Amino acid sequence: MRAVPERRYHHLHSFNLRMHAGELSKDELRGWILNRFHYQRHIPIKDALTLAKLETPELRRSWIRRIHDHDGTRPGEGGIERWLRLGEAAGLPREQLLSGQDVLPAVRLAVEGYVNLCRLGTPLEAVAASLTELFAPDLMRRRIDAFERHYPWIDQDGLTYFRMRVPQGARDGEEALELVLSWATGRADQERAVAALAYKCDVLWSLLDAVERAYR
Ligand SMILES: O=C(O)c1cc(C(=O)O)c2c(n1)C(=O)C(=O)c1cc(C(=O)O)[nH]c1-2
Repeated sequence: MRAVPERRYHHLHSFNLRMHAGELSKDELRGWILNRFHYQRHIPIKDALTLAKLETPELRRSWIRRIHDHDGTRPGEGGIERWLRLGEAAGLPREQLLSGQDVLPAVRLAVEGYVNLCRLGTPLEAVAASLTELFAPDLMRRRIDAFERHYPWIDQDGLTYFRMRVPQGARDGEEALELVLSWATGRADQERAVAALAYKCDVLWSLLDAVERAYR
């Protein structure tokens, strides 16, 4: 499960490498924030679809936390709100992000692919697909560092999304890994879990392909 993202996770994508090296223009960074918002706002939707497949109170109690992390428990809180503030810190009005009108076609399809995997797949596949999160915290730390160093025009407060996500992602990744290891005891299930994770890596990769092509 770790070998797949080691080779295919978007930390290797040229757009992320250029982001870390400080080579992105303002338009490229804004284009990324705007299109990634489309991904962010669908995370609680795919988590609700996943939640509906979990059969015990213990599992649902644990998974529902992910929805709260993104939606908050009252207006003005949660990851989606924090991403809107990241957009504002980069000069993107929240109305523009919320309207969704500038989202690239390939980004819509990539995100729909992930949502549909969770809608139509087994619980094992939905949970396994989230395991890119094992790799996300390191990437977030790298990104915070790059933003502070290379993109000082983005207000520091805008980075709160990433700072909060480091511990959340680490906890979510470990929790999902435990589930996958306990469920996928046979070869066929193990292969399905690996395939779901590879698919998810492709979703994130396609998103960056589209953004890089459109804004460079
Ligand atoms: O910025 C990133 O590189 C990145 C990657 C991922 C990921 O690996 O899917 C997630 C996030 N961010 C993220 O912020 C997030 O909330 C999240 C939830 C999930 C998931 O699949 O359940 N992945 C990710």
